[in-house]
Amino acid sequence: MMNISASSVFQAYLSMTASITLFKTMLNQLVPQQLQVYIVTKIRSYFRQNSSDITLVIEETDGMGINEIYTAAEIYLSTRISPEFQRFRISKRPKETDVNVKFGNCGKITDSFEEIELVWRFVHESNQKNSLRFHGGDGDGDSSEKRYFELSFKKQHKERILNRYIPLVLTVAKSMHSEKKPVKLHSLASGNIYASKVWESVNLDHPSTFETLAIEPALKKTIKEDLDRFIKRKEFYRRVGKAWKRGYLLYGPPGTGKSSLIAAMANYLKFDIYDLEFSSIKRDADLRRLLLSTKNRSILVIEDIDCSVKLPDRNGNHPNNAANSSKMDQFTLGGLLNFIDGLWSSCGDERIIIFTTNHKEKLDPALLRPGRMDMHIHMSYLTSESFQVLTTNYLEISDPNYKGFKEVKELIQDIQITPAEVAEQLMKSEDPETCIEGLVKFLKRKRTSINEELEKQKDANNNTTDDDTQLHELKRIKL
Ligand SMILES: Nc1ncnc2c1ncn2[C@@H]1O[C@H](COP(=O)(O)OP(=O)(O)OP(=O)(O)O)[C@@H](O)[C@H]1O
Ligand SMILES: [Mg+2]
Repeated sequence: MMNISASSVFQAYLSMTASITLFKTMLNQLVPQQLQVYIVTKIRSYFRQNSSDITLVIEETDGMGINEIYTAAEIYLSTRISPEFQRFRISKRPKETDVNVKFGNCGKITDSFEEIELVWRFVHESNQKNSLRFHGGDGDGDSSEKRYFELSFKKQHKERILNRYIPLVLTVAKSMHSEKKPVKLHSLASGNIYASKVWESVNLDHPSTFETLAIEPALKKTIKEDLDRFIKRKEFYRRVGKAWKRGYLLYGPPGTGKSSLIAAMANYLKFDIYDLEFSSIKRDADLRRLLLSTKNRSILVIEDIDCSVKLPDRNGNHPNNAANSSKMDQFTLGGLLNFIDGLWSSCGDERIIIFTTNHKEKLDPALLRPGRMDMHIHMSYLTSESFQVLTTNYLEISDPNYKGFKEVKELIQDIQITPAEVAEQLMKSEDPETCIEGLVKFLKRKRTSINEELEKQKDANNNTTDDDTQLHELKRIKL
């Protein structure tokens, strides 16, 4: 008796399927179209039934809507296209940044998972014309087209493929998709005649990244690691029963990079930003509606929390006109905090909330209490290390011994200067030497004006002490 091994049947099936295009051309010339479909289908099902392999068919739609596994397979397989392929499909959606490359008229794609051999094929059928087009995928817009992937492997691995490999394909595709998606900035706009606010979005084209951010290297590392840990810990948050959210409070003087850090975080995580402008929200109900319409994997930003609005306290007492306003209509700090900690966080995943302020000391203690904001980040004046980041970015000079740097670094240690002020000086000329000379002059002028101011105050108070706190305050004076 002839002994046919499983793998030889499988190989035969593969080569047969690969030859179908040629076979079809011959059929086209000799046999009516309906008979062609019948013959091809019979041959394919014969080989399927007689092998120890199994084939999963992943159709583009399930009759109701898009099949997520199909979309994921398209994205996932784009990473498996080998250099020998000669035909690709490329596409780009209006809101995407990169070109998508998908495999087109090629034989097959092989993949392996936990040492299981897998074969992927792309099939494109056009029912209306009663013809089959295998491996094509360059559709002509026919409404009755059918596209699907076939995934073949040994029968005994069925459970592992369904329970582990397919979820892997979905996960890989999800992360690749979010990498390609442009980061959006959502801000508030008037939605209708009653002036209720809605989110309006644009692509965030902010170039700030962790590389361009001039902050202490140790702080930068801590923030990045914190974000990485947060993203990885889905299971942890679930296990301990906490909502998967993280809060940051960024505080420090104007121009130290708080907004730049938010943009860097969004670009790093590929999270959208929702910029919640307090002053345009009147009632808790509006706030709740807006918060509920924010998406997962996003950063909710409330800038200048201390001065953007006169916040009533947690009991609803408004600082100026508590008597005049109805409690029901008021926007309250309690409403915001309760909602953020309660319902809002449990309605979504991977949420980050960031408050910024120039005056941490003015903030309501409710915002500062432990557990509310997970990390308080102090954005401070420029240091020697962070100055080096600015020169690399603005002047493309990373040599720490470049002419004039020593003097600049000494001056920076002596007075408090923001990255924004230095960045402005570094943009004044295209010639690096001129920029550094200008910066040295600027810093010296600033030091002189601080010293003069200090002298004046000493005279006025007839005070000869060199009190540290006073000096500290004076160093903040701008030119
Ligand atoms: N740490 C920094 N690294 C790199 N560039 C910076 C940094 N800080 C400020 N800048 C530059 O200064 C500009 C203003 O900075 P940014 O808006 O981030 O400051 P801020 O702390 O948010 O200020 P404010 O408190 O006024 O909102 C930025 O566009 C950037 O060019
Ligand atoms: Mg800012």
